[in-house]
Amino acid sequence: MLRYVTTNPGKVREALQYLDDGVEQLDYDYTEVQASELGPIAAHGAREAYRHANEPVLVDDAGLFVDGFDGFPGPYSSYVEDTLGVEAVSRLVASELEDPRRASFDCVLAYCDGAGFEASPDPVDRDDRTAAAARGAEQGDEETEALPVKLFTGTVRGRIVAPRGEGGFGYDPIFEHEGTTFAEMDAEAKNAISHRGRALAKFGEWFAERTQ
Ligand SMILES: O=c1nc[nH]c2c1ncn2[C@H]1C[C@H](O)[C@@H](COP(=O)(O)OP(=O)(O)OP(=O)(O)O)O1
Repeated sequence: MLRYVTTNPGKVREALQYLDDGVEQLDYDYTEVQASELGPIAAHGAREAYRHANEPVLVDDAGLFVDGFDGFPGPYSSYVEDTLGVEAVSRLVASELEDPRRASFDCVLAYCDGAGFEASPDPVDRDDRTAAAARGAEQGDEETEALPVKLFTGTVRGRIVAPRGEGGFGYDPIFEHEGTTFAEMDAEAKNAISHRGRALAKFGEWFAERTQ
């Protein structure tokens, strides 16, 4: 049984469209190491979640990266959603940046099942200091650190706008792609173009071959 590791029901709804049978949510809050990119966070999370579950796991780490803010809130998107809130992010972007207020949604899926496969190279953080901190967090368990992890990434470009739409979750109401916000799309339309949908499609292809 593959476990989709997240505490976020919005992510699960989208993932289940791709990974129907034999997937169940594992509501496990893995340690999010501090890093300026999603890769190291997801890889660390997948190793930790696999150790916890003892079953194949898929960790989903995602974030909103605003071009004009040098990628903020990025890996801190969840924290910023909980503290500032998405409407305040939209207002902040509108007051500080000229139109078009370009941004990306990025998603990194990290798969770990404890077995050997051609793993992705360990993700390196641009900022050595935070990479060192990430390594530090893993220290003391070399076996966990050595577990192979496979990464799948997806990204989508868009613009930050005033909130529109009722669907989706998180930053969906303020992220517009080709004239429509993610919150104005149904899950299927969003999956067809979203960061998560693209990463899930890549994972699904690889996983189907692996389990044939
Ligand atoms: O498609 C999306 N549509 C809207 N917002 C999104 C999306 N994808 C990620 N996001 C936001 C939600 C959260 O503020 C942050 C992810 O944070 P992230 O740490 O990956 O997930 P989380 O804390 O919600 O749950 P968990 O870590 O248990 O999977 O970016």
